[in-house]
Amino acid sequence: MSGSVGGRKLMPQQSTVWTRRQNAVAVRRACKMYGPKSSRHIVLDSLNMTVPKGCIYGLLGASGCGKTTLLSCIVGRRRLNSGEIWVLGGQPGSKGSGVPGPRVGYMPQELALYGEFTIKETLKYFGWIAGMSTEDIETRTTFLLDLLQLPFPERHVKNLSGGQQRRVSMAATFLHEPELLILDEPTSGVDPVLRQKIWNYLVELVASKTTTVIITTHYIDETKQATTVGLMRGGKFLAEESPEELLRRYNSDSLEDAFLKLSILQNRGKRRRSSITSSVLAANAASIPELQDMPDFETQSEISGEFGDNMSLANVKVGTGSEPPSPTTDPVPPEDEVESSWTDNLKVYTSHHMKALIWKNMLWMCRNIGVLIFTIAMPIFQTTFFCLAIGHDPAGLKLAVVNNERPGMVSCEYNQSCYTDDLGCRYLDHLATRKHDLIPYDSYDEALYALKKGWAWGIVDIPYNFSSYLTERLEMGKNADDVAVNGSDIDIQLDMSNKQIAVLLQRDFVLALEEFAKSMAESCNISANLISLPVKFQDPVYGPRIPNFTNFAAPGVMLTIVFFLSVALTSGTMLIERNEGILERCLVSGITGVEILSSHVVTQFIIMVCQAFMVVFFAVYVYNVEVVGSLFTAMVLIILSGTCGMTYGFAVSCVCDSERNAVYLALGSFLPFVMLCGIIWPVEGMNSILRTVAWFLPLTLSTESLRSVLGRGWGMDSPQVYGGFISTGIWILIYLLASVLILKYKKG
Ligand SMILES: Nc1ncnc2c1ncn2[C@@H]1O[C@H](COP(=O)(O)OP(=O)(O)OP(=O)(O)O)[C@@H](O)[C@H]1O
Repeated sequence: MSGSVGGRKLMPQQSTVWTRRQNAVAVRRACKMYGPKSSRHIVLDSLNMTVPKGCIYGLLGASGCGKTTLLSCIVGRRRLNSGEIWVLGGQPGSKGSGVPGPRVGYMPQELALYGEFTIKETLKYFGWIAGMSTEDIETRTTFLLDLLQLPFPERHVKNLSGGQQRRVSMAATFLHEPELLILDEPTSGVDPVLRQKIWNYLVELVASKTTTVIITTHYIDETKQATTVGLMRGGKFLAEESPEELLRRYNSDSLEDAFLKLSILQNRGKRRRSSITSSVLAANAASIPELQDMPDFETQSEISGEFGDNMSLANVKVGTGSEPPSPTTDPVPPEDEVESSWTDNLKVYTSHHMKALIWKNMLWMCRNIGVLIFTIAMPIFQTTFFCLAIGHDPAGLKLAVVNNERPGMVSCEYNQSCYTDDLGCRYLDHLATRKHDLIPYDSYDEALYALKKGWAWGIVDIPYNFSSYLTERLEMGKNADDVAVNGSDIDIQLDMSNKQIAVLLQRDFVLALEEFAKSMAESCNISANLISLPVKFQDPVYGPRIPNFTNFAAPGVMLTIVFFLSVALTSGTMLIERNEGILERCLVSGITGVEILSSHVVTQFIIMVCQAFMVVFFAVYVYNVEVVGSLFTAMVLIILSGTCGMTYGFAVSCVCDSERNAVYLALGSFLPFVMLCGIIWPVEGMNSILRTVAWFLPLTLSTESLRSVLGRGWGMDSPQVYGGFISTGIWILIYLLASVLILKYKKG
């Protein structure tokens, strides 16, 4: 059919959905921009591209012109701002399209390989992902090693040269013989002889008409063997034609020369939306001698896809006028009807994907000895540091003693009888058992000077005639005069700037006094109760008589160690995978985000369980952290918390684009977690607003829960215990959901 629109003559064409589906790749009116609205960078500008099945399509263009962007849109890793892409019969990501999946082999520009793996292991991994049997992988490996002149299969990828590494990447793409090969600069760094060999192989592949190759390269002339080349510039194709036709039409002896001429024309010419070739040629033919020689440029073929699906440019006749035909604006066609049952939706996992992923994760761990040591040693170090450094009573504190009863003496032989004149020494003796360092001073002023200088934490001032006044006070009782009462007081003055030390000294002064009183009562044959404080602390229901900060903080610290080690390990592993382009490559090959997450869940979970065991073993059996309740319940809670850390690590790696950002985010959340989750200070002591927030944080309820299990011996029937389990479970779901959603929608 032909027609006329606005005076322009339209040529017959077969621009149908059907033809789009027949092509290996069809791109229509593709627009892709980067950056914010204020400074948009247009990379693809209404670009059309048609790659018929069974051809080699050479995608050429200057560095930064958008080749990689176009390819990553074709493989479904980036989204167009507008326009359509059809790959192997469907739009990327839809059922019936080849992408993502093993029908497409994608070799990204980055290496996207694990340096720690050998060539053989690398190919095994990608072969398993594609669903190949191990025998088939071995057969193909032998063939590809020979074709690509790769060294021994046992060589580690990181020890290969740059060119060899790229060839391993190429072998991984060729391995499963996909229908569509998309190769982003596969031959860079490859010597000319081998380059020729690779091209010969590609020609051989497409000869069967079952394989299609799209290849980008900077070596323009190597694409002479391509069936079609697309010359890309300014977000469009300058031409999309067979190399022979381009050379002929532009009277060039090299493609580079043809490209140069086209570029000059584009620069000079009026840029029309379509058919830049013909219109620009018409305007500039006179000024470019070679172009004048071209006999029939009015009837030159149009840039392909502009008009639909007519791939052979030479076959597309332009109308009589210089105006190009207006492009058709087909509506977006419906997806292919692909039969699927409801059970297909439940098939989130593919067994060969999971096998490959878990094997790869384990192998990666074993090969990264540093990470392995970190993984094993960190929980032990951290538990050891905590148990040895935190919560123990400060010892050897210096106390300035002014013993006016026995000047200059802090330790003296004293009489054990009831009536004696050295009770001051007797009190000091009890004080000395608290392991403090008693330093004698001659006068109060000297002791005060020492206290002000920081040479002592407190002054113990025993008055003259302390013993006689104290005896009088005890004997006279309510009849004792003020002189006796005041004269029997030991004056204590403390440096209270350090709360922990001050509270400890206050406690020790009182404990020493209680012991002193008890021994006095025994000596004087009176009831000890008579001279003790009229407040009695009975045996505590939970916990020891003298509580220990280590026991208080240990549950939260154990959870924090396991939680944050999981965050670090998981986010680190995920980001390494993502930043080296491996994740991208895996996603294109059909592995889903859920599978990647799950494979990491399995491997990281095994590691995390080992870490949890080590933390508990060292805390409980080596450093004697008190455990009253069920160790099993405690272990389950710690493992659950580690799982929560893993899922948080996934979310961090999904949100952050670089390891540095992930470190900032993980570190940035570490301190708030430690401060707000009641790990080092009771939640009850927080600011009331923060306290409310704290209950919703991942480690608060679990810390309380673990404390109740370890310190009180409570079980799962207690709301305080199961509350921790429920809260951690909810956080795991939140982080998992967030990770999956981010992975799904954050394609750029
Ligand atoms: N994620 C991104 N955000 C912003 N700009 C980007 C992004 N990715 C690519 N670009 C820009 O888009 C343009 C096209 O990049 P692209 O990588 O597609 O070029 P290319 O033709 O493949 O280059 P080369 O041949 O050097 O690989 C470049 O100017 C690049 O800076």
